[in-house]
Amino acid sequence: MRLPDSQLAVLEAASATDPTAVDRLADETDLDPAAVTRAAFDLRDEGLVTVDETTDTSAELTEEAHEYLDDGLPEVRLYKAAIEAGADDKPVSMGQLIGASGLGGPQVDIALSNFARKGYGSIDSGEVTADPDADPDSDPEASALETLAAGEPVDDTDLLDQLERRELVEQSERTVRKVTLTEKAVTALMEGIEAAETVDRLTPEMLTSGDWQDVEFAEYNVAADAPSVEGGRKHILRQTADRVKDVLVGMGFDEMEGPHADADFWINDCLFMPQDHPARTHWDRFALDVPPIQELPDQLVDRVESAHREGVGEDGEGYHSPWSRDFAEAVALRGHTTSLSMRYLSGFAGADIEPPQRYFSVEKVYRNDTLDPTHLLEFFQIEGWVMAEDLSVRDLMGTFEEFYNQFGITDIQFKPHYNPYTEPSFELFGTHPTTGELVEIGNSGMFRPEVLEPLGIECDVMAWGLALERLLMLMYGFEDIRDVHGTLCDLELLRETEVVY
Ligand SMILES: N[C@@H](Cc1ccccc1)C(=O)O
Repeated sequence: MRLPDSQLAVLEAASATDPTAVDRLADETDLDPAAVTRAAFDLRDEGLVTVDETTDTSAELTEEAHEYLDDGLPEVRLYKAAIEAGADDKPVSMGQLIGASGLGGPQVDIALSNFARKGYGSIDSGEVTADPDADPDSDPEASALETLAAGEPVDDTDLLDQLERRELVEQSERTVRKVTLTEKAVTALMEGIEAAETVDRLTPEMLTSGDWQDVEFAEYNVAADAPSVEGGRKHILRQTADRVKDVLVGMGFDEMEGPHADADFWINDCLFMPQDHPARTHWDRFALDVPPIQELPDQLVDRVESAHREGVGEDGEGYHSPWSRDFAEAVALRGHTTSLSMRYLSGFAGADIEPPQRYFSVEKVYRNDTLDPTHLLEFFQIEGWVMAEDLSVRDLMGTFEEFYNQFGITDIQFKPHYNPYTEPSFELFGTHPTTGELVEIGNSGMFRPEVLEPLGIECDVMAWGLALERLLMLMYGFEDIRDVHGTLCDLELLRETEVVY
């Protein structure tokens, strides 16, 4: 039998009776653990070894734990000070004990909460009583820290979890593989195995000398463990945004661009949002203390004002409520990217607007919402509109079905909704892949005459705003949007999530 030399080395180091861990084989063969793993898998495929896999949890002490190993756990120090001050007899003031124990900073709170939790005594209106029967010398947390510091394992998982919650240990899991020779290997070793030198890299020298013709190349094993590379990479949200753009460009859309901070005119007035609408108060809107945007197209401003006051068409109604140009010129962070749609549909953005037209944007919007698992103060909106003759709700639904299908989402539901600027209007929902809950993913509709007439548009326009983060939740099963972005995001999750293409 002939085997690549690394495989032969592993065979010779392994045993038929004692499963040997990859790390030990690596020590004995002078190969790196990844090479041993690779060789072990190849040998397994030949029936020469078996490979057992187990997961091993290891616990590392944190810096804080090392401090406590030197000084004692804060609650133990507090208990000792309490006994010394006679708190096992009658209550002693907390201030006095803290001074005597030498505890300071965050350690005071840590001491107090763990003191009570462990039953070392009680704390009542600033006075500490110590339980005379408590025994801090056999504190299980302190002994576990000492065991770990001595390099010994701690088997009590509840205790380890508790120490992890206290941020005194960090637990990590790794796969341990153990290799055992099969009978076939034992026989082969007795009969003698020849080492075949294999190379895992083709070099320019081999090419010029012609040696490449005589060497044996190692086979690729894409399933072998490899060190993980933690370089910079594009955020998954950006990657998904890019993909959304590709899909929409593929569906024949052009991209819109425009300001994040804009005149209320584009954000609201053009959309037939009355100036006294609740969404336009300071509660919902991030107003900016900057000079107003006065460069608004005057004719359009007049027509928008008249639509608000008197409505459009013969029996238009309008709001008959106050309308002021100053308010229209005031600047705020856009709460939706429909401001861009208005800039484009009015021709103000300079694009050609002869029907038919299709436009989209994937841009950030800002809302004064309350943070929760599905709401952020800023998020990305997938805005879009189609302008053409004789559009219907079926065109709208068909567009969404085609769009979401490309992301593997095939169960979109529509619910009737109300927007001041569209009629009819529909909210879109999708099913969360793990919780099964319905998640709102967007809002859409056909623009009303009160929006289109002032813009001078005579055909139909269907439009929508979809939430990129919600699309991400449906694609990857995230349950809390704050895991994905913001200051509390989960870096591990972001590194490990494979982007679906
Ligand atoms: N602006 C709406 C989305 C939308 C855009 C265009 C038409 C209808 C709805 C929102 O933010 O929810």
